[in-house]
Amino acid sequence: MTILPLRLSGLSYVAGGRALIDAVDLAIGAGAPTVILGPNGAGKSLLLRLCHGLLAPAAGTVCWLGPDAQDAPRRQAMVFQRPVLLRRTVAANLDYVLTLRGLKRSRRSERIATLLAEAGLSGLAGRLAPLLSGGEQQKLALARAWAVEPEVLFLDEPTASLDPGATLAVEALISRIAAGGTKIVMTTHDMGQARRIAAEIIFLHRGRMLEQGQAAAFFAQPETDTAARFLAGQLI
Ligand SMILES: Nc1ncnc2c1ncn2[C@@H]1O[C@H](COP(=O)(O)OP(=O)(O)OP(=O)(O)O)[C@@H](O)[C@H]1O
Repeated sequence: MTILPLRLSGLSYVAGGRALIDAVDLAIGAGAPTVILGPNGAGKSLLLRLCHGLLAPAAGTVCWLGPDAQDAPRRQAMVFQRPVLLRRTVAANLDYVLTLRGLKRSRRSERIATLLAEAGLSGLAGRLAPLLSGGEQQKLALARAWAVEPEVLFLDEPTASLDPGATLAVEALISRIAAGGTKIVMTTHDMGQARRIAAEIIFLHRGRMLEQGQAAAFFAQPETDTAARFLAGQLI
């Protein structure tokens, strides 16, 4: 059973007298990753926060339409551009969320070992989380979100401040999480990353959704001039 699809209808968010998200209508279904793509300031983070219920819209609705919709709050998680970690060890960060979920101690140890191995962090279990590198911190944040087995995982520019090597390592972990059946909904302004990860693209510009479709079709033949110019590396 599922909480998906997620439907946004006439969704707007206003601040400082401006519609920063402007009448967005779209639906996100189960399956391979959906990437919200657009230039800096397009409204990608705001849209993701609205989807996750962290912001209240000025108009319109965010509705989970699946048969398990009433479970939506606890079946979704979000990871931010700058990971928010506890000042505890790597293992303790994972243990904390698993305890909150009510897992018994014996099951927690097993699950923590698996998560650390999947995230490539096994050697760092006893390290204090704030002392990890940026890439390691982001992998821990992803592993911690994954620990609660969300059906939908929202990722806001998860590699924005990472170097190319760390970026690829984080992308590999995102792909593993997606392969495990979690629906990834992720923002990026990085076309290369969108090409590597997305099955579906939502293209956002100045708070409006200009396109939604299969990634291969979007990159081969965008429907709007604005997207075509963005893909050509021009200022839009
Ligand atoms: N609370 C707010 N009040 C006023 N303006 C805001 C507020 N929050 C965001 N904005 C503005 O809304 C626009 C969209 O912001 P948002 O962070 O969603 O963009 P983004 O597409 O995620 O950009 P980036 O790729 O740079 O992270 C920006 O111009 C931002 O300055």
